[in-house]
Amino acid sequence: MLELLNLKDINKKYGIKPALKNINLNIESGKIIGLLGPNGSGKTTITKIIAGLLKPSSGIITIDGHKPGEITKSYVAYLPDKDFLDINMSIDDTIKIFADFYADFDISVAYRLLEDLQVQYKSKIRTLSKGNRKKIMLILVMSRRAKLYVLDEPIAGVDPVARDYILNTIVGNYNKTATVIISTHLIADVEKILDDVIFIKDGEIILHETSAAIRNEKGCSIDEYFREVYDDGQNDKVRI
Ligand SMILES: Nc1ncnc2c1ncn2[C@@H]1O[C@H](COP(=O)(O)OP(=O)(O)OP(=O)(O)O)[C@@H](O)[C@H]1O
Repeated sequence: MLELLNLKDINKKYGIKPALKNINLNIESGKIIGLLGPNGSGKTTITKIIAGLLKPSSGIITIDGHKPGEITKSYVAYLPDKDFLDINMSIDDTIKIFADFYADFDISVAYRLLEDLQVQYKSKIRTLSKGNRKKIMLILVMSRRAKLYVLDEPIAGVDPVARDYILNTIVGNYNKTATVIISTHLIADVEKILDDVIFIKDGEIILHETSAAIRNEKGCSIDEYFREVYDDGQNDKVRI
């Protein structure tokens, strides 16, 4: 498989405080990958660097051979953990703006996904529940024919039914030659859809493995293994 994303010796400091320490990652096309870690471990910082919204303090990152910038933004679809919708706009207008802005936006996918939601297209964003806003944001991101989808906490703050809708939307709608990176601390909910997992702890990658290898070699679920690794209170790197 082709390498899509490469991070080499990436460090990020906020002031003097290190948030990412010597991150090295190679990620191929055609996978769903979980970036898993507790609050404050550095997940959002990595996703923002990949999305081109933050610059690393040092190190090199390339996505399909390009450094993050205008070119990569044309094929990296990013779902931030914060609400980015304009509450005064309608759903319909929001979709049209995305379609105008991104050349890879497939408006027919957006309307098909919207049908499942059973909301009025003319509804203003302000009238939607928190769960439906999160779904609309996901629809906007997943309607792009991107090479890389970077989803920061896509299922946080929504109920279990909405979580299932969101996970099904991700699995059912990403371009199968693309890669999806899902950053989350909600391991049990997402693990069933993950090909590979990355554990991040205190700004360091402590594990990058296939889900199958963890299940086969450790004889437990990803969630159970995550708890074992993160509950030990030690800084030892994990080896499998
Ligand atoms: N703008 C900022 N200024 C200073 N420190 C920051 C800033 N953003 C993040 N940090 C710190 O960097 C570290 C990593 O934060 P980050 O948000 O990347 O982690 P996270 O794993 O996404 O956590 P969460 O799930 O809580 O969002 C944390 O210690 C956090 O306090």
